[in-house]
Amino acid sequence: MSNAAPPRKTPEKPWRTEGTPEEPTRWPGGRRMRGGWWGLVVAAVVVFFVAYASVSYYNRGNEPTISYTEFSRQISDGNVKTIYSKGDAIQGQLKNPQAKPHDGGKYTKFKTQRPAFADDKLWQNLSKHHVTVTAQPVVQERSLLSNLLLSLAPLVILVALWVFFARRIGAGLTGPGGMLGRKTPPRPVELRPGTERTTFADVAGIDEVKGELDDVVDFLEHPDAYRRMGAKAPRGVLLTGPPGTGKTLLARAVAGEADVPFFSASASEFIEMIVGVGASRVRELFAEARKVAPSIIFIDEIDTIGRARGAGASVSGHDEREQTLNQILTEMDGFSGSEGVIVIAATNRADILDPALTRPGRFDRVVHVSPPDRAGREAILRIHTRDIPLAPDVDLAQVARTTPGMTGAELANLANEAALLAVKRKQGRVTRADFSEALEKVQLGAERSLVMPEEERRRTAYHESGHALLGMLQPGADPVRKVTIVPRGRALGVTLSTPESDKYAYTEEYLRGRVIGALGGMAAEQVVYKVITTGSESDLEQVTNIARGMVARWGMSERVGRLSALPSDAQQAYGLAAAPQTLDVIENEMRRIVDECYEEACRKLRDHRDQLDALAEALLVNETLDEAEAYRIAGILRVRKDD
Ligand SMILES: Nc1ncnc2c1ncn2[C@@H]1O[C@H](COP(=O)(O)OP(=O)(O)OP(=O)(O)O)[C@@H](O)[C@H]1O
Ligand SMILES: [Zn+2]
Repeated sequence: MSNAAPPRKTPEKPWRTEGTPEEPTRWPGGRRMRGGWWGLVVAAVVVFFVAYASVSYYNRGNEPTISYTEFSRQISDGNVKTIYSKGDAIQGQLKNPQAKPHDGGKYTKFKTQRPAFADDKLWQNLSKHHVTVTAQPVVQERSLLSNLLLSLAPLVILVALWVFFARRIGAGLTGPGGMLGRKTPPRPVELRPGTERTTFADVAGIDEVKGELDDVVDFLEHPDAYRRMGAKAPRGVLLTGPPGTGKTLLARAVAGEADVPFFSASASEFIEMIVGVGASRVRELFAEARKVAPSIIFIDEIDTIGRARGAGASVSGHDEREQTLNQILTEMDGFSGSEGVIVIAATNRADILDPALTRPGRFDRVVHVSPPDRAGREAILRIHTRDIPLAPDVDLAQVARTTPGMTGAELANLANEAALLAVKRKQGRVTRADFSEALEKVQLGAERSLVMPEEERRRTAYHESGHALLGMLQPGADPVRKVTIVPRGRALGVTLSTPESDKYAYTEEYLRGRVIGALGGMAAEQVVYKVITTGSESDLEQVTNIARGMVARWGMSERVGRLSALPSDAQQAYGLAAAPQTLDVIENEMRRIVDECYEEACRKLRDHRDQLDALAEALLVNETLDEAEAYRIAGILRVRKDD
């Protein structure tokens, strides 16, 4: 039950599924695969030993099987001395001169199987004849071999593990043909078959960013010209920006434009191993890139190793991170520039990066990549519908208008979802309806079938109507686009309101409106049922975030004043926080704002109770209301500014 703004989170990257050319080309995944083989071999050996040992233990095989009838007779004859039984299997020792003693003793071992249908009072029979019944195998001795194997097993495992890890380190430390076999050196992505070249034509909506990278391309194309002129070459470019804005794409496009080899690695891959491996992988990667220079090394998620030193480090991993980072910096410092290897790194957490990274001569060029504006979105949609047959009723400009805030990746996903729908419906072309349904799915989450008791449905209808009505009543609020009580994603219902056009700054009035709208669900439950439920959890999260921003970041509280009282992430990483008094004031102010907004929400819903009822009833009947229906039922005139 949320007053969903367009979800900003990137969906589970469906475009990076396994098997696409992108995934297997990532360095150094190849080695991980080989590591997997080693693990398999080790596991097989261990399993073999253990199995062999236990088989030889249980199947010593030197006791003859006798029939159960025979067994019963032997008991009655008083020949059975002890038995051990597990399930229906019985082993024991028999005083039986008929059977040739195997081990020269007076007794001979035997085994037998008790039929499931036997109801022969075995227990009474046994005790009558003074047979010792134990829970332990009668025969304790093991063969020498199994004894040996069993005691060796842990050792074998240890040695195998040691070899396994030593090989991994060795692979890094000893270069090609490391201590236990050969390994594949990192290979540039674009040299691999089946990978299409990416160029600037595949990137849209971020033209200024492309502009900033033009000279990088130029340098890669003519490194000699730069060397002759003694011009300083660019070394490292840091791309920052939210997930899905196309940073990876851009780096590939730079390589594609200049037609140079592209090496790609994710920083997290460097440090998931044990200490020392990351640094040697970095060294190796740079060595390979230099061999084929001019070339590009792309390091994704650089923040995982490049976060400010001493920053809330996990105890392990820390050294490794530092070593890996140092190695990258050393390699970059080591460039004479004319070598023509350019490092492009990407992060969506530029705020927590170690300042050492952005020092001159390293990632001295920082390029910010933002989500696209309306024209950009349209251009991106065009790129991603290049190979999709569109019906004439599809208007990409209109789609772009209704998707403010969405990133390139989300738009790519949208186009793909629309195409999937068309395929599912066996249409030859993708229609406008496919697009709006896909958008709904992307924005609201997939529908979930969930049978709700009538009472729950009714309460949900009021909850969502509360969000929607307050959204519609609030002047200047984002228009309500859709209200539904069909469960979607994790929510029982969703009210979607998106801005009419791209917004870059928010007024205090607007933010208050957002808080009031987000509290609308809870307020409606309060007004109608006089009780509140757990259904407002994510609403309250949203409310808290907005209120904290208003008070501590955007100077909208007189008492806190016009200063940013929130410690930045970097400060937090160093353990710095606002003074306790300040935190108290912030909390009190947040509380005041939220309480005021809640009062107002409840008051408005009481004043407009008939409209609230009308919306809830309509939702119970129709389940979903679109923008026009919602405004009509609430009797509110919607002044449209967009299309
Ligand atoms: N500006 C854009 N133009 C065209 N397609 C884009 C754009 N931005 C993103 N995309 C699409 O989204 C996909 C994912 O983008 P990409 O992986 O480059 O984003 P990113 O910023 O690197 O994200 P992350 O930070 O999650 O790694 C791209 O492969 C492309 O299909
Ligand atoms: Zn809600």
